[in-house]
Amino acid sequence: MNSIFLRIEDLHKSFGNKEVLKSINFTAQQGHIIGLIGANGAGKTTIMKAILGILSFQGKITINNQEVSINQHQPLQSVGALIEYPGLYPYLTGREQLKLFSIGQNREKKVEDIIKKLRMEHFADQKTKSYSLGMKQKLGVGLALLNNPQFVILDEPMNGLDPKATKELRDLIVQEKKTGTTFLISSHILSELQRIADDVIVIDHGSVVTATTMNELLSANRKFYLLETNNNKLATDILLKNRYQIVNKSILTVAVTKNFSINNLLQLLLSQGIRINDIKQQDGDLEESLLQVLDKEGTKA
Ligand SMILES: Nc1ncnc2c1ncn2[C@@H]1O[C@H](COP(=O)(O)OP(=O)(O)OP(=O)(O)O)[C@@H](O)[C@H]1O
Repeated sequence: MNSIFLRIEDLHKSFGNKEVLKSINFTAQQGHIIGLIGANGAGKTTIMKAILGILSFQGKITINNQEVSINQHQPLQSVGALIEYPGLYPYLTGREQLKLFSIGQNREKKVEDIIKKLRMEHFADQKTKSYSLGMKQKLGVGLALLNNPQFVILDEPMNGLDPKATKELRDLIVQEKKTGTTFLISSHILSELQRIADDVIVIDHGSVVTATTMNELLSANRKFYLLETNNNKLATDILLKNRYQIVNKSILTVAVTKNFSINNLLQLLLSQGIRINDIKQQDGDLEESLLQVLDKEGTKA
């Protein structure tokens, strides 16, 4: 299976004067788990809301080749989502809430199946107002998976889950993926998705800084070039447009990927009028550098 299920092209979003998403482009293959990684405030939730047609946006988003917009929700019929906090009715039990949202055929069975799959039996009959954060989160995930969607969007689904519940959720996601379900899952912690994501999209300040496979991302001993130019912002834009992987924007750090040529990179920048003041090579592993970037951004938020 390698057909493109989700396609995001030139996605822009501003709230007032604040540009929150800046030309986001990426695709998701059917049956893959895509990790959307970024620090707090990077733009992950906004991307998810745009995909779900909850927000107006500029650009083009298609699910299964059908365009989605704030006025066009048809392709979302086979999409399940948990965004931010699950919207729960405090005076209903988990089971009652699941029943309320179960649609189509075999509604009762779907509810029983999801309770079993998420191991919610021991609290499914309590009112949700008494739930802990982890129980609420589980029910939220249950609601997203309830109607056997083809595509599932989960915003920080591990939030509030203890290590055992995190593992159970990871196992469940992998199990659902085997049936062909596509997942887009956000996290600000790379290691949470490390074991399950096939592909990774790293978001920093509303831009995609890395779009690659998890294996590629984690491959150790990658090399980087640290560049100092007379205009790092413009240099970053040019490099991103030309599909270079920028690991850190504040100290312009470019990852050495397959077919990378420093000669081509320098020629490209020089041809666009960028002056290079300094260039250094650095060894390291991308995960570490990435975590450093995200940590730094996280402490700012
Ligand atoms: N409705 C809104 N009005 C104004 N600004 C908003 C709104 N929604 C989000 N933002 C801003 O957009 C930026 C991206 O927010 P978003 O929630 O998408 O980030 P995130 O990567 O999901 O972060 P987190 O991990 O904290 O949820 C932030 O600076 C946030 O303050």
